[in-house]
Amino acid sequence: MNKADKIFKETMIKILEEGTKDEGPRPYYPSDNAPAHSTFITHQVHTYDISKGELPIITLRPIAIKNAIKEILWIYQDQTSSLDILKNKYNIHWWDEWESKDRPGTIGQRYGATVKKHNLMNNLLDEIKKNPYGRRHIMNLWQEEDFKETDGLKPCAYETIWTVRGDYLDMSLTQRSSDFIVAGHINGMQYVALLMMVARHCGLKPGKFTHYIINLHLYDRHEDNAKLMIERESIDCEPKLILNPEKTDFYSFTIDDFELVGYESVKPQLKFELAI
Ligand SMILES: Nc1nc(=O)c2c([nH]1)NC[C@@H]1CN(c3ccc(C(=O)N[C@@H](CCC(=O)O)C(=O)O)cc3)CN21
Ligand SMILES: O=c1ccn([C@H]2C[C@H](O)[C@@H](COP(=O)(O)O)O2)c(=O)[nH]1
Repeated sequence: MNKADKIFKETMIKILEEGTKDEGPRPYYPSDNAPAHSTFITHQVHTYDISKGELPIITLRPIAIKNAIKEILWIYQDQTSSLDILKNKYNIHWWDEWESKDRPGTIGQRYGATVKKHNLMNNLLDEIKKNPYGRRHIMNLWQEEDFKETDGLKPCAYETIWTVRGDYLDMSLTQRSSDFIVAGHINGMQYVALLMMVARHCGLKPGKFTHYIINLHLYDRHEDNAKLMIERESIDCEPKLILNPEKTDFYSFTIDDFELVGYESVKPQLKFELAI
């Protein structure tokens, strides 16, 4: 069984058997305004060695890889939180429910807007090139002053730490909150794509990717899908994410420079009512 499928099944079993149920949750289900309760486990660590062909992608249902990577380009290349750009340039609609009231047409002073305001991406690229063995290569979207500027969902995947190890670039992602069955592998794969782009820009190879998840949860209306996915048989395949070898500049990569080959997934796709 592929590593991600094994981790996924073990994680879901752990939640169902030993998870803690929350009380008074913030999110709700839009269909009937009922509170969206979840069961969670804490401090989960998943490491994938990208240089050995490991990837955080499951075969137990299709994962929207292209949209996942487009979202990361929106945040770190476009450096904007504009929903119009997300929709018109990338045809992604999954952030629409989180439009800011203070700054309509955006998700507020968050994510890409934070990257731009603090020049996080350029600083990171410059610092890795200038001082590869520095131990301070951190990109942090958790900026309290930005939270005061506007309303908006606070970033979930909020911090990356980058380490050069010989020819390799390792990266860890800290995520405070993960709707793992919906977005766990969208988040994992999009940050692997970011690692590949940064590594290429800096003349390095992608090494290890570690995903630290502080609160990993399963919403109550997704429990049947979780049980179904535990029962599904994993497909034996070796997916590879390929980045166009001819490009090196971080800002030159587009979605067409990524190709996922050898990926197969169990159908049919499952539907999830999203907790807003
Ligand atoms: N409850 C919740 N879960 C999330 O994953 C999430 C939020 N809220 N709020 C903000 C963003 C929006 N994200 C989302 C929202 C929807 C999908 C989604 O609908 N995924 C579908 C299909 C995607 C597609 O085909 O493009 C899926 O099956 O994974 C994914 C990520 C991630 N984030
Ligand atoms: O990239 C993302 C963005 C959001 N999520 C999920 C995690 C939670 O279920 C909600 C956010 O709710 P909070 O109450 O702010 O934790 O969105 C995700 O998994 N990945």
